[in-house]
Amino acid sequence: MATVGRLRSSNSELDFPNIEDYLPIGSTINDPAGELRLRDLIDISPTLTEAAGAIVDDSFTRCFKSIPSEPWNWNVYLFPLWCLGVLVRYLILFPARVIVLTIGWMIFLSCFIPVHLLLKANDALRRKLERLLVELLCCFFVASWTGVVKYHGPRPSIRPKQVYVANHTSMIDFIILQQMTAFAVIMQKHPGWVGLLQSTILESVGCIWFNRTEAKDREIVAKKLRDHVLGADNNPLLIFPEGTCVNNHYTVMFKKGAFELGCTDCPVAIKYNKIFVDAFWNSRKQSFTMHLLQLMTSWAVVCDVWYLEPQTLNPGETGIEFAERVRDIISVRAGLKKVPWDGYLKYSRPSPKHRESKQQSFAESVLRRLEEK
Ligand SMILES: CCCCCCCCCCCCCCCC(=O)SCCNC(=O)CCNC(=O)[C@H](O)C(C)(C)COP(=O)(O)OP(=O)(O)OC[C@H]1O[C@@H](n2cnc3c(N)ncnc32)[C@H](O)[C@@H]1OP(=O)(O)O
Ligand SMILES: O=P(O)(O)OC[C@H](O)CO
Repeated sequence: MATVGRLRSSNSELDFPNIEDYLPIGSTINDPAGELRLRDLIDISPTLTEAAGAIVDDSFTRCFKSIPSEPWNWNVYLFPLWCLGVLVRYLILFPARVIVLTIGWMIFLSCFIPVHLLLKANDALRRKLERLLVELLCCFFVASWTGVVKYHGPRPSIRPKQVYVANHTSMIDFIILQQMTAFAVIMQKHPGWVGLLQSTILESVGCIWFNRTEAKDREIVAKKLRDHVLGADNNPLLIFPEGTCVNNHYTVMFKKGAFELGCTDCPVAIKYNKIFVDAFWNSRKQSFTMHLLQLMTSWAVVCDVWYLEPQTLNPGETGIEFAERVRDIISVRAGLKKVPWDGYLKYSRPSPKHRESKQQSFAESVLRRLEEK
């Protein structure tokens, strides 16, 4: 058996040994087979298996794919019925819904602007009225897609040191929850009309927006969260700890931020029924405006919302374990499959930490085999 050569002095600029440094003196990695050589010891099959697994069963990508429903208009009498439905949805329902939404905006703006400008001296009353107006506007939005929302469990109330956490499928989750309670929501900043609403109306109900790909922004948000939960009169905080929209078949990793605030976490499970339309917002394929138009031209948006039993950190439990326990509760209630991925990976290359841990485990397996031989 070939003896493993003593580690030669490192030749890399970074002072890490190269694989060649483990070879017997005078041999190279390309030496022909015969005697047992280093390359015989490097079994890459686990790595290959993992790579092939990622291609065959990529559970990360599957979380963010719209899953089309079965077509039902495939025969001679169903097809005309479907055509009739298209005409009704686009020519009757859609214009009626545009009118409803326009009326909603008119009522909202004609009340919100005076309340915001004229009640500066009476902060408590102004905040209360603004809260009610935002809830009202959200009711108009829900009506504009004929939302059929069933709420289960006790309605959220304003209590200090409480955080609501929900699974996330579309920005309409925000509207559906907001029509019952004006939450202060942690949100990604958007461009266009959504961004304008975020920095005006939504900021006035305590919503906190940031850019999730900026570490500095995340740091500031983490501090704002801690301050917010201490304020007794602040609107209840709502966080979508997945940090991105998932297709309502899976839940991805819950970021620990919401679970390290020393608060009670109130889980909210949201499950959409895809009978008329898929409510998943695939932001890579569609703008939010197009998403809303799609909902407004469907028959209805049907969904269930469960306000579940509040949870507190168990003795000895870490933030990550707490996050995982709450994710379990939500996933079970909404019938969603848990996958371990970090949703932010949608927007970034794998972190150096993740890459290095993979390199480390591969290097360790090689060294283990070298020592066994
Ligand atoms: C008026 C009506 C009009 C209506 C009509 C218009 C609609 C108007 C639009 C509204 C819009 C609403 C929709 C809002 C919905 C969003 O916008 S969702 C997107 C934004 N929200 C979020 O991202 C919330 C989730 N994120 C968090 O909770 C983050 O923790 C915070 C709070 C941002 C803080 O971030 P942070 O300080 O970086 O800390 P954290 O993320 O916990 O991570 C630290 C480290 O721990 C690791 N880590 C975290 N958790 C875990 C874990 N569980 N296991 C292992 N490692 C972990 C992280 O990976 C990270 O590692 P490194 O990357 O440093 O290596
Ligand atoms: O699905 P994403 O990652 O584009 O996230 C959408 C919003 O920013 C969160 O609601």
